[in-house]
Amino acid sequence: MYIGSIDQGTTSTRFIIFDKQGQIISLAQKEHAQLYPQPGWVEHNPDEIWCNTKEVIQKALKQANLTPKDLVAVGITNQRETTVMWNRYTGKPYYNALVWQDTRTSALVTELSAEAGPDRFREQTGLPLATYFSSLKIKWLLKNVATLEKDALKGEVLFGTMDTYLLWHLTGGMKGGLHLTDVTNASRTQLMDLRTLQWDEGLLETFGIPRSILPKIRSSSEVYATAKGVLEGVPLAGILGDQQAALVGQTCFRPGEAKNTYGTGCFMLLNTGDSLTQSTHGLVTTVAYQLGNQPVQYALEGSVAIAGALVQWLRDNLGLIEKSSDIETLARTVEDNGGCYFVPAFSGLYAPYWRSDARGVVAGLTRFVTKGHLGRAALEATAFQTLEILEAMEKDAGVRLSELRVDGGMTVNELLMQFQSDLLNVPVVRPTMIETTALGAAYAAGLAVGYWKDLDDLRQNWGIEKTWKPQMPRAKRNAMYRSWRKAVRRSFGWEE
Ligand SMILES: Nc1ncnc2c1ncn2[C@@H]1O[C@H](COP(=O)(O)OP(=O)(O)O)[C@@H](O)[C@H]1O
Ligand SMILES: O=P(O)(O)OC[C@H](O)CO
Repeated sequence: MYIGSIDQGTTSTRFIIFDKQGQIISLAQKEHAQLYPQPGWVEHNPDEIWCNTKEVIQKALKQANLTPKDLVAVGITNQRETTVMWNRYTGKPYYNALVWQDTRTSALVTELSAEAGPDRFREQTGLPLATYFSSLKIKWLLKNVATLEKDALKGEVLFGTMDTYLLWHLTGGMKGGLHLTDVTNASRTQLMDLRTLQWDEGLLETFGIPRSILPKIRSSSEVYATAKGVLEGVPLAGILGDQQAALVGQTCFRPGEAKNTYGTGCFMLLNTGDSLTQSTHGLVTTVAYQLGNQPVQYALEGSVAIAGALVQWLRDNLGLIEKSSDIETLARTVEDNGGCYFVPAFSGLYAPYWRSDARGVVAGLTRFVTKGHLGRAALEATAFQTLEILEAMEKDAGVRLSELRVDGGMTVNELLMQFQSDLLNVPVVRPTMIETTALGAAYAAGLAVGYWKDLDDLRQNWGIEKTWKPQMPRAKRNAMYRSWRKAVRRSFGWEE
């Protein structure tokens, strides 16, 4: 028997079937369209994502000659914050999903920050006011989509992040689909109180959000329901936001353990155990996971909006490369960045700056700079942003990381991994399994049904595939970091 995992990411949707050793038995993946109707707007079509989900489930099962009966449970993990609103009777979305990177709510950020600053909800939610989180996306949709607010007041509208939307469909949709989410996803809406783990009435009132549209909040690991349709009869037993899922997949269960996931964006999470640590250095506080009725575990998170997305942009918008993996070949055509620094503030800058007014900048251009230098600067941008996050994390948590566990699509890039280790001046460790996001959701589901006994059982599945050790002289590292920070300052204040 096996465990299945739906990984609904920003770029694509995967279904992965794992065995007890956490090895992949079968994997199917499909990309969905990225919609950019206006500068700064990013949308996904929820119907397309639901169709892709069904398709990858069927494909992965078929490839391995399996049926849903061979799965003891399925977990769901998802891009967080991305907001969908649909009609409970027709199942029809009122609008495309507003993706976490979307910046259309920046005027609302300014408006709400005017009264008491951007940190006015930090104590309850762990989050600053930013375009990133679901609260303002819901507010925007309610105000701007015809009939939505009216229908919401009539009790016809359901809100969900992608976990909720998929779970509702997987459990029957219009015919009694379950409307719930887990604590990790709820902690990214900016509507849940981190201490009570309940929707907060005061926040709902401030953002103007009716209670009736919100899902129930449950733990990350329990049997929520038995699936209908494509996964007929399989217990749906785990839900985790994708970055929390990667933390679980990397078996970072002890306080002080951290991972960094390099996908569309880049997200470092540090387990802080059952203590709720508020950041004073620009990170966010979030729920790490809650396994059944065990105490909730928290994390500090450094969120970077644009990492692999910059590689995609060079590919799709500039045509500089054909496929993402070509970026490494391009960057290796030169020895260094040629003095060029690329700050990808396409969605403003998230941690540790939280500047909605920042926009992308390439600094240090001269006639010497080639496309190779640009490619290199694009890769280095991810490593510099990670360095800033790590520094903030060490200050907030009062710890020194002795190594960094990495995962995600970009970690196949050897040049990036070496540069990352050079910049951080700590070893970078890539585990044997880099599909840690899907694995984390599989673990959550498998623990709920007793497929895995306990956390030690899971730890045994973790192993190191490769380690990169720092090689760069300190003076060079410091000089490059100085230039990066200068370039970052150049990106501020562009959007007025
Ligand atoms: N060899 C590579 N070098 C750098 N970036 C890469 C490489 N291969 C893929 N990527 C980037 O990794 C991202 C996909 O990683 P993934 O973990 O699947 O992301 P997500 O979960 O956000 O959809 C894309 O943004 C892509 O551009
Ligand atoms: O889908 P990913 O891997 O880009 O992750 C997106 C994050 O969950 C956004 O908060």
